[in-house]
Amino acid sequence: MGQTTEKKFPVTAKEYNLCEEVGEGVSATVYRALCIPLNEVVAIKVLDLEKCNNDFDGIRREVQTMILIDHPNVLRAHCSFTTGHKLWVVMPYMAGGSCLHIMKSSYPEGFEEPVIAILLREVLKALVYLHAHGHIHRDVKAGNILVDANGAVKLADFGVAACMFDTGDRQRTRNTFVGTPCWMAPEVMQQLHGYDFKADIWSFGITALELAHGHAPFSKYPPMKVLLMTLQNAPPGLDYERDKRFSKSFKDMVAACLVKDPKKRPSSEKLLKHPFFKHARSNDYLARSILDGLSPLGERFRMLKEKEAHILAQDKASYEYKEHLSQQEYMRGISAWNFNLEDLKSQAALIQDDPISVSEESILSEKHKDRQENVGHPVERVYSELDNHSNVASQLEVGPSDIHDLENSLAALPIKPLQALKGCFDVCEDEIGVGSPSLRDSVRPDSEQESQQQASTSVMDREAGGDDAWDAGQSSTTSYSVIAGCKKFPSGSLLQDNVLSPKKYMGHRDREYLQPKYQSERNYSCPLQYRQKKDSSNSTSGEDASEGAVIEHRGRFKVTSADLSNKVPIYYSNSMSGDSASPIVPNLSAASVFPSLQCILQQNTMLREEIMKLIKFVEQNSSDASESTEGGINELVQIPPTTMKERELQTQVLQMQQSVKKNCIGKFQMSALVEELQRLKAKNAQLERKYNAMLKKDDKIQE
Ligand SMILES: Nc1ncnc2c1ncn2[C@@H]1O[C@H](COP(=O)(O)OP(=O)(O)OP(=O)(O)O)[C@@H](O)[C@H]1O
Repeated sequence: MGQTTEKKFPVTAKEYNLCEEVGEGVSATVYRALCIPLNEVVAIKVLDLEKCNNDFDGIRREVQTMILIDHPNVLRAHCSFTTGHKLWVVMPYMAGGSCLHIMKSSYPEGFEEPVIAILLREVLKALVYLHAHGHIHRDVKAGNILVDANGAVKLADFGVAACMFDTGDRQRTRNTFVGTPCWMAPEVMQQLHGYDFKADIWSFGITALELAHGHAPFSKYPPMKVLLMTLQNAPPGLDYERDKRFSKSFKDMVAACLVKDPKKRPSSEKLLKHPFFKHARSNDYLARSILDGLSPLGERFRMLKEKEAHILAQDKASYEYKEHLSQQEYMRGISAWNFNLEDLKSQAALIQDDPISVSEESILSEKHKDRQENVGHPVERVYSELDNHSNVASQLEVGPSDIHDLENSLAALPIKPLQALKGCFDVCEDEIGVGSPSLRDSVRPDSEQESQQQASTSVMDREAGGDDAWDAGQSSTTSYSVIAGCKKFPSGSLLQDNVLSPKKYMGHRDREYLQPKYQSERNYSCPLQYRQKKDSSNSTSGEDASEGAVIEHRGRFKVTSADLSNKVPIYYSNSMSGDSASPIVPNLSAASVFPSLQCILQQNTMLREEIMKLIKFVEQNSSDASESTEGGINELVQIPPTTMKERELQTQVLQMQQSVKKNCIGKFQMSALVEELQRLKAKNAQLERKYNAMLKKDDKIQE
């Protein structure tokens, strides 16, 4: 099974002829090239080291992994070398391109089942190999499945692959947050107990849906939404009714992968024995069925780029506006990588009343209608989906009218109003997760999904029927005894742990083509802890708040529970059906609630101060510092320092403070009295003793 590369590929640029561009990623451009001395067509991935955020170590690990791996279904590198500030990685040329490319150009609604079966079988073989050698790929998706002219399939892109053995004896679970949200396993999102090889099985299941429908589930939603939906909703899958063109066996295989509890997902080895793969055809069939009639890869790539450029030029203004909204959503997504799960759950609970979410819920309950919305020309779809993305983004956060309102109200500011507002945000450091818990602890039972998962698994097991290998019970872990004996491969991410590749989190696969142009703008290294979102679900005005219930309205500004949630423990019901916005007040003593209330007040005060500062700033800079402005400012200044809600809270705090104080005073006084009593008792006893002694003396004298 080993891939023999006896040929010696030269390591100088002059021995290669670079031809056309055939691919573009976040960090690299890929060219078709000719290796002159060997007269062999190759692909060369050119990475600009100056644009790689100095993550040379990550790049070195990626390239080393690519060179060391040796499996026909894993794309390996022939060699690599630097030329100027560019790193060249020489690889076999995969003339068909990625499955994503192929779908975009010819199969916008996904492939037929026999094609999918071949593709998935080959990818699974790659995963069996990688897992057995201690690697988690962490980025399994159609865009990383490459096909060559003969129909050979290879899993590519080790930009985010991780080696479980990099850290020696450190436990075999990871705590870093990489991957692409739509393909990302819930346990990777949760960042609670780390994750293991099973994360790839989830991504594999999502990839199966992507190949079946032409896009991954939730691909039209922004990253934050994808996170919430993945964590909160039932796992996506193939619908037994709707996806009639697919076999039961395929549906069961997908259901086996998309189980929220990683323990219940089969290992790659076990999955390969699933009946679905039993009758998968040969790779020739793949070449005949999907590559026939396709134009050369370079041409397809160029056409796609040209169309995108054309659309961009036509709709630049609107695109920039959408991009602006999407960037905000992206920032929010990034900020959420450090999320507090309680916060996330409370947000998810609030989202249910968002009309979009409601429809999503029904979509999900009917199991995945979503693909039907995404037909049409691939490139048009890119932009219609961008449209969707932006619409959703706008509904999730600041709606267009609100942005304009803000713009208008802060028009006198010398800097962009939204940037000015960002000055109000707290920026915090990334938390780097170290010290993974052991594999035994790496899975968290998900009771919510459990019965459903078990049902689907048992259905699958039943269908497996006489297939002993598949029936023989699913081992929850990849064979570690095998791993232990394997050589250790250095590998890792091009990204720092816990820092995401901007492209990976765009929340839309198609945007990878546009990404490099906007990359620098998206390089947010710090999450924003302060988030501003609108409320539709709970506000009577019908405005939206997907992130937090509005606690208070102050002019255009709102203080939401989400704004406070990072610092103040607020407890929400996680129920999707109940009164999601009503806080569950835990049984806490007044004294323990007191600091939280103080914190809320403090934050409210800070927010008010920021608003006042901004208003004053506008006042100072306004050329028309006339009566009207002054009047406005004065009016605002005259606003009583606290609103009803805040006053109420303040009163409660004061009362609690007083009662706590009283209690303390009472306790203090009581103990002082006890002390005094004891002191007096002692004195009394002493006097008594003296008195008795004197009495005795008197008696003696009298005698
Ligand atoms: N060996 C190859 N043969 C043909 N096309 C390739 C090859 N390697 C990569 N490509 C094309 O180039 C694109 C980008 O390559 P690659 O994914 O390696 O870059 P990247 O910068 O690591 O991407 P990512 O955005 O996934 O991090 C791929 O999606 C694929 O379409």
